[in-house]
Amino acid sequence: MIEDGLEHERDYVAGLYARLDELREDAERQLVAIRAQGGSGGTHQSRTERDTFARLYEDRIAQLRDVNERLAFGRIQFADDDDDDDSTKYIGRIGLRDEDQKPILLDWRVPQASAFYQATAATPLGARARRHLISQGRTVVRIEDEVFDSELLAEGNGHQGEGALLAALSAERTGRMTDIVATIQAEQDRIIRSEMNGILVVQGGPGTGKTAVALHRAAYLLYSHRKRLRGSGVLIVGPSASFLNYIESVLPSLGETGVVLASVGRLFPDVTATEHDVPAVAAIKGRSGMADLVSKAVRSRQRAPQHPVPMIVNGDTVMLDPATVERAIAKARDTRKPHNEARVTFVKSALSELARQYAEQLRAQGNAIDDSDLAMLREDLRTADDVRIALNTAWLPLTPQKLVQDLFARPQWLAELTPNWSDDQRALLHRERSAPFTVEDVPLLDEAAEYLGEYDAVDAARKREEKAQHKRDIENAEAAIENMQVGGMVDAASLAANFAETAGRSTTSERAAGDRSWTYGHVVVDEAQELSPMQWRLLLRRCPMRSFTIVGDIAQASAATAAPSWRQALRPLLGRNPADDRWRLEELTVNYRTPSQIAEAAEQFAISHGLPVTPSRSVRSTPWPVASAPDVVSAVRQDRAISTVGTLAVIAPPSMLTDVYSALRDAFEGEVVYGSESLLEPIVVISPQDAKGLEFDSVVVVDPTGIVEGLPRGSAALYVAMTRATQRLTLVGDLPMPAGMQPALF
Ligand SMILES: Nc1ncnc2c1ncn2[C@@H]1O[C@H](COP(=O)(O)OP(=O)(O)OP(=O)(O)O)[C@@H](O)[C@H]1O
Repeated sequence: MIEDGLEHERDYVAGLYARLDELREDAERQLVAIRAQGGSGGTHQSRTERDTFARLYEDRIAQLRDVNERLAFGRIQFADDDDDDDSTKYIGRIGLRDEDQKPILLDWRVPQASAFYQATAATPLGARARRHLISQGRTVVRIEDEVFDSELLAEGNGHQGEGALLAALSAERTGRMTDIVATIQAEQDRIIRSEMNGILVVQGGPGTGKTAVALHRAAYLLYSHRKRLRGSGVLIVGPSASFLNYIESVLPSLGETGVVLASVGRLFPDVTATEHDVPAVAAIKGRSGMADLVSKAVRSRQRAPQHPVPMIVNGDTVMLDPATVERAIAKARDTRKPHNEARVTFVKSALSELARQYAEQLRAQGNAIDDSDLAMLREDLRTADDVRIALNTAWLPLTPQKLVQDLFARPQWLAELTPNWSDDQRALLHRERSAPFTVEDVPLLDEAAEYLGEYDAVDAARKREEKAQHKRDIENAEAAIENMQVGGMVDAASLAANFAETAGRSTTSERAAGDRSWTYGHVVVDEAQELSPMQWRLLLRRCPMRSFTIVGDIAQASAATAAPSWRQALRPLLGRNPADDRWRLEELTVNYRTPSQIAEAAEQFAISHGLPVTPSRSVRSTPWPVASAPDVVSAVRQDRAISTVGTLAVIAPPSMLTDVYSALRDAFEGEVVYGSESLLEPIVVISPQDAKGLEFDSVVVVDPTGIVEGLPRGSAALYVAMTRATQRLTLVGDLPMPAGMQPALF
């Protein structure tokens, strides 16, 4: 009943904590008991089972400890029952049952909990009222009620848990994103719970919660499809390492750790690319035509000599005829295997033919050679240096790294492969072999790996063995569940993951991150508007089932290769068959980050520059109009005179960053950091590109005109910079507006 007050909730929540403690103590006792069976006795199988269950209890204890804060944050009352206890459900970070196995707290992800997030007065979904519980430590300090009564269909702006939401949004920022599980809004919840299959695109303006929704969706899917995803994993792709640092604690706070977080520069194992190419180069490397170029490059490494090649074998000269090589190449290509794997066929076929030819030659010299000698001759040929060199020249085993390095370092070769390109285009790609790989090279490496296949037979065998081991782990896990009679407590895939960890083997996520042929159960892509066709091709290979959550904002796109619409961006993901052209688009329209006065100024600027803005409505405003200042040091002083609490970002054109940093370092010693490596310092100096996806209490934008004119898609870059603030924005310099338009700022 809604008249139940604060006292009632305090008691109820205290009861939940008591149960939580009890369950934890139980698990601790079980752990002690399992360890007591310890020693090295029993069969290997029973020891592994024991260790695995000990681990399960340890994980359970850790999980129960982790939810100490905000264990329960909501309550929903359904109208259909006769006011008995069952009509009231409490919602929390995990589910709890009492001793009689009656649910006393629902995990936020179970279907019944969705009414807590989605019910409104207009569509109450069978609910009568919703209550938010706001706690400090273990104590409920405030409650907030909403009644879904048609007579109370008052105005209000439709946000649920307004007080709790506003408190969360106004809290100072720490440089780390936090979870929003207690205040997820209805439009967000629908997206979070949307079905897993297929391609879901979430478009929304800055601050509309796209990142938050994407991460909560990952947690939701891992919970609801644990069986499928635990073995295959979920990949979350973000624009940069600093962005991933910013979001990395959200999923663990929701109890999920089995995901792979990767920036686009780290999607190829063993390569860490952080630098971007200049826009003109990035534009070429991102085009889907690069896939053909890489494929042609690989094929061009399979070539017959122009003239017969003399080779010394056992003191005899054997001629390698171009036609022999051509036939061996054709046979190898017929296998349709990648280059390095097809090479086995090439070598075998060339050696067989050469052995026959050599036998003929020896016979002609009067030697008695019969078919049983052929194997020996083949071996003589195989070990002869000249033969090895000649066959390698015709079909060299290659790593993706070497192929890509050579392609850019050998202008002559690139020219042969690109007869229709201009010299200028080719010149853009030229670089030294030793130059580090860029973010834009990563999809090229991956494409090359696709055509080349495994370079290292040992590596390939290791991967095969890991896959077989994984299968055995699952079978063992199924047997263990049966033996220990714990069906329902844990699924086989989770237990298998624990087996692997207990035995010191890598976990699903570690194996997935290190294996480019791994296919994930689901892929989440953030800031997806920036991706090039080549990057999309790579991501499709990571999830051929095409189960994707793609979030971004076309208006914020600043990469040279970014597409002007989602339909165009997704082309590489969609099949050729029009029936495959299926993807769902959802829009988010409420800005949770930027106060209205800043959002309006930014939107007005963006629209006047022709950006395809998705209009959004800010949840709140702050008392500070967009300010201006004559220089960066006074801008920061001015802002800090208002408040020094929280984080402040100074966003400047890349060419000015070092000067801006030195000026600020002199004025605010010990408080300023350069770049987005550490977002935890009070003042951070960064470029608009690095600010993507991040947020700060205050933002100072230096030289807006310089950003617009000096960067490719500069107006999008300035739009991003202006929309990073949760409280205050100061501009150092004028906002460039088209002729005849005035900025509506102050
Ligand atoms: N329902 C919510 N409850 C509390 N905070 C929320 C909610 N939704 C979003 N937020 C907060 O709003 C801010 C903006 O969210 P987020 O970074 O996910 O937006 P975005 O759409 O990804 O923005 P951008 O496109 O600018 O990167 C974050 O601080 C996030 O925690």
